[in-house]
Amino acid sequence: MTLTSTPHIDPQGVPIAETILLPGDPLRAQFIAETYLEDPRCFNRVRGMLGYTGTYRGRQVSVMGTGMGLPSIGLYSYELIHFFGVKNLIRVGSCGTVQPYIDTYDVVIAQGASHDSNYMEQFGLTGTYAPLSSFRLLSQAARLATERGITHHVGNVFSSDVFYNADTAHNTDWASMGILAIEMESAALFANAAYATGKLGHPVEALGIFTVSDNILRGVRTTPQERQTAFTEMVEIALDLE
Ligand SMILES: O=P(O)(O)O[C@H]1O[C@H](CO)[C@@H](O)[C@H]1O
Ligand SMILES: O=c1cc[nH]c(=O)[nH]1
Repeated sequence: MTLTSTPHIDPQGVPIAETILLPGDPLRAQFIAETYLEDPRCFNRVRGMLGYTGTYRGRQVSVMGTGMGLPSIGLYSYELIHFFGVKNLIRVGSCGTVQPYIDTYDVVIAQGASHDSNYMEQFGLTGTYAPLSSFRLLSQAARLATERGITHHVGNVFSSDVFYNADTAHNTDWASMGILAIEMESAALFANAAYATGKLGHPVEALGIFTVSDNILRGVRTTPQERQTAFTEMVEIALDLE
């Protein structure tokens, strides 16, 4: 079902592309649109969750902030997929690494997203669902990162409901299971894509590409300005996915 507006997205006639980049930060979305897209047009300002559509190398592409946390990306990605016909959703996020061999500014590409969220309960599954990214997008992203000499790591990320966790063992417990980094959205995005693929009868594909903003073990952290405008390698990979 195509809608002209939803409670959270009001494009006012501006198209939304089948492929969309999804940073958590709406100002990172604005930066990406203004830096990389030709003729960017704003398609959403509702709640300040800025979204733009433009052209990148002759192809229509959109970019929109998702806010922070699984519920927030859950509702935006649902509306984009089910009401605006979006088919490829690529999160371009920041993350905190929990591995000693990963540095700030390294790129992490999520093969899967473990989580500590109630988000999956809605699907009524008996057992535990493992949210995975699209192998088609994942394999291209890994190849592009290799070709460009970008230090990158492919594997499992952890999508957490909690940024400031009272349980101080939480991060190290997940690190011991090989989790590369912690962020707060990908598991919901991947699950929504899988659910939509079954429901709509055509592929809806999702990927998460991250720049490491924090080394949680070492207490190293980048600035808000860097998170908004300096994490460009992941964006350039995302824009070149076909
Ligand atoms: O920089 P973004 O894309 O928002 O991603 C990360 O940063 C936020 C926390 O600071 C969370 O949304 C987390 O997933
Ligand atoms: O430590 C961090 C850094 C970015 N995003 C997170 O969710 N955690």
